[in-house]
Amino acid sequence: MDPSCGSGSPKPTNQGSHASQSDAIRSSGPAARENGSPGDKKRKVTEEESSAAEKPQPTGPASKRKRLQERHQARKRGRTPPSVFSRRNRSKSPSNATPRDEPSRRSRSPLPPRSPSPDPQPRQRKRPGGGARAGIADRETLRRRQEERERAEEQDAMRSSRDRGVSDVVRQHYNAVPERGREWRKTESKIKGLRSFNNWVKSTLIQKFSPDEEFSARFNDTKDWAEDSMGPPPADDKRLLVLDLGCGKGGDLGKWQLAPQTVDLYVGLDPANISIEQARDRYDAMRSGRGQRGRRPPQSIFHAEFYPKDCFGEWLGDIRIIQQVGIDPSAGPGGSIMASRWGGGGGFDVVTSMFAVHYAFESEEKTRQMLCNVAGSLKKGGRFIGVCPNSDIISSRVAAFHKRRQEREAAKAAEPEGPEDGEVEEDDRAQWGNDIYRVRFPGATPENGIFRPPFGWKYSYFMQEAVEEVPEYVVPWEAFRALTEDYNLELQYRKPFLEIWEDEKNDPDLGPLSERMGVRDRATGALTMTEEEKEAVSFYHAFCFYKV
Ligand SMILES: C[S@@+](CC[C@H](N)C(=O)[O-])C[C@H]1O[C@@H](n2cnc3c(N)ncnc32)[C@H](O)[C@@H]1O
Repeated sequence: MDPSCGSGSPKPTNQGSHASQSDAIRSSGPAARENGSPGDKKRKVTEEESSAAEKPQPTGPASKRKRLQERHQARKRGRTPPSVFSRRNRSKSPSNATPRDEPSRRSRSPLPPRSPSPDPQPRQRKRPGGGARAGIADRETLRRRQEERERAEEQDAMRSSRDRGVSDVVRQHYNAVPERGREWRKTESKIKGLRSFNNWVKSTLIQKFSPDEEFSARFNDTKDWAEDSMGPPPADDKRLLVLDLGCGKGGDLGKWQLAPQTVDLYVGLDPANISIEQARDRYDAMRSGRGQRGRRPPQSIFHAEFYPKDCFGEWLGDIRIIQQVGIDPSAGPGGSIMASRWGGGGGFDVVTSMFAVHYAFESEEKTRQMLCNVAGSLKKGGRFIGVCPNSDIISSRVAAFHKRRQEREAAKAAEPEGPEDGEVEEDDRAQWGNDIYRVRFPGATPENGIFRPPFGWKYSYFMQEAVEEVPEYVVPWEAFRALTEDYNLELQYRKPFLEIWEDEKNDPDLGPLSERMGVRDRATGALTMTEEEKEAVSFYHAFCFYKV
């Protein structure tokens, strides 16, 4: 774990009840408990993995406006300063200095920044022929070097992952999950309704929260941009730089290809090295059009890089592409006020972590490392989006479990003869679920369902076809939210999965998308999930934080 990260004294917080929650977090040491004790771009949306079987429908400005207004309702933010990496660097910073002149604590690459795009604009050739050949040779050399670099970095990352003791069980589990292919997932899977629904929720988050403020302002009739006399946003697209923590097998690549604001760079990290290889293969297939059922490859696809990495146990600043985009090691408590005033150092527009942040809650140290990586890599105004288990559900299930147990015990104590010989004591470890999913705490849990201190509350999670008894950790929501404040991350949105459905199912874009993805029956309009699948998805919620 990087010592620079999350160090220093915590900033004071003035959040009322949250302050006490923050205090609770800070006073807790790392969990030492075992076993569960403590330009009017048309918006394109389509089904899973951007297979884009059907052309997206033209979108109505009213729905875009609704979504984008929701994003920006909380407050008006300052303009996002440029990253060191993207085209927007050419604009002036708020100080009117070029980014180069700004005081910056960003880690720098020893080499000059390069474009994330694999095919930079060709230079004007003096003579046709020779220059072209030289260009091809140069590209070939560049490509070879890039591959060598990626291999070396991958080996480094794998070595350090091993050395630092990543949760091997989790890594091995995800490495072992077979990649069965899209067709199987859509037809054979017993949980295809649930799979489609989860994918729709992730697409919805990407559609709602990935665009930046300028892009969103184009669909927003408040014309915020007019107030600072900068004029309307330029017609040319500013493209997004996206970092995915726990990208798995690359299942969200297609969703990013269809993000409303075009993606320029996608960096996918995950400690499961086999998953990373599969993600890379998937990206190559998307680029070449392989496995796209006879469809042509997309005319342009973002540049993507994938590395094995424990994103919650390690600092991300040693990955070259992340250095190049920009990552600020001072993010977090005690971080530089100047760095935060000038934009907070990072260069990514969006950090995403889908179904993964619960692995960070093994300890306070890992949770802080995760937040340091997130906040350090985001630029000011950047978005942190994700989905994870909802602690409200876990708390109420655990509290209900203890209530039932106490009632049983009271009834037994009231029996005149006491328990009969051979009567087995009931298991006092909280668990629940159904045929397709199960949550099981291996140790004691708090009777009131409140998890304090908030780290290290291990449970095992099983999901048919997907997750076999993997250890996960409760993410006590209020503690998480309080902690994010130390990292200048402000909560913008949080919703349980089934509420997202209720809110968005009639959206003119997201509604039809749900039909194309097989989430809603076209004839009846009902969800295609069984009651058991619905119960399983209600375990999760989605969130979006802004870097301020
Ligand atoms: C349920 S999968 C989700 C994969 C992908 N985000 C998706 O939504 O399809 C959880 C992922 O979290 C990853 N993960 C576990 N521990 C992690 C860590 N310390 N850093 C980053 N990713 C981690 C796992 O390897 C796995 O790929």
